[in-house]
Amino acid sequence: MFRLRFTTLVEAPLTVAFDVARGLGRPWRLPLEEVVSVRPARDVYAAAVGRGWVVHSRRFTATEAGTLVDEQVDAETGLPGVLGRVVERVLLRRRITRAMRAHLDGYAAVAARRALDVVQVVGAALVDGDRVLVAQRSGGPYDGCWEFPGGKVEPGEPELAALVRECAEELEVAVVPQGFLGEVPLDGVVAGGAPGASTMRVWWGRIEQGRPVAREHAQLRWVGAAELDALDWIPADRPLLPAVRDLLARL
Ligand SMILES: Nc1nc2c([nH]c(=O)n2[C@H]2C[C@H](O)[C@@H](COP(=O)(O)OP(=O)(O)OP(=O)(O)O)O2)c(=O)[nH]1
Repeated sequence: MFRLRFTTLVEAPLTVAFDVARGLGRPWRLPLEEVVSVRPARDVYAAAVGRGWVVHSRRFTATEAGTLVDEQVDAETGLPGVLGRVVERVLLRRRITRAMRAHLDGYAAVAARRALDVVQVVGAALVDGDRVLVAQRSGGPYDGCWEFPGGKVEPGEPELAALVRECAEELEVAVVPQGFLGEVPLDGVVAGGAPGASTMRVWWGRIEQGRPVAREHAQLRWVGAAELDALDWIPADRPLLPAVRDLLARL
């Protein structure tokens, strides 16, 4: 048995990185069967070849710079002794590595292009001491739900510029982003795109100037880690709460 690992950083949200990877398929002709697929976090494909087998697994992780795609190919020739080792070293390892490298460059470029067509949402977890600012939506499908201030990134706008702009528009404050907290898929339609195509990326930040005013929300609240769970959040936001709690405990 041998194992090969490849990592690629893709300038695309999780959902786009995942969907493009699946759309392109695998970089070799041998068809693999899907074993498990958890959009947009991971998938595993496998095939049996004579007495050997191959398993290809991918993990998609949100990072500050984009989606990190971590791929692993495990394979077993099923051939005995020296013959098995020669086939493994001379044929399979080299061929798979070459095919993967060629495939991953093209994949990263396609995903980055496709990302330009998907409207992204950016959210701010604004922190003061051991509390974070939460905002209650007013109107629309999530009326009354709590969320992170923020909104849609305009075409061509850098993500953090959108974060600063949205906080100025919605809260009348100047904020300074401090660090990336996480990314979650949004189920619904964002800006007329395909359902589930967009994600929200949340950064934590501090208010540099001004006191937050609810210009677009029903109300704003500063809450501590222990109060986060009890709020009626937009469901998509809940997976981000552990990261917010960790942050508040760290500061
Ligand atoms: N701001 C924000 N939006 C969220 C959160 N969670 C979540 O699912 N969303 C969704 C709701 C909306 O479909 C989308 C954000 O759109 P928005 O309407 O707030 O964006 P915007 O400020 O640019 O709005 P608009 O002026 O274009 O109406 O993301 C969250 O925590 N904060």
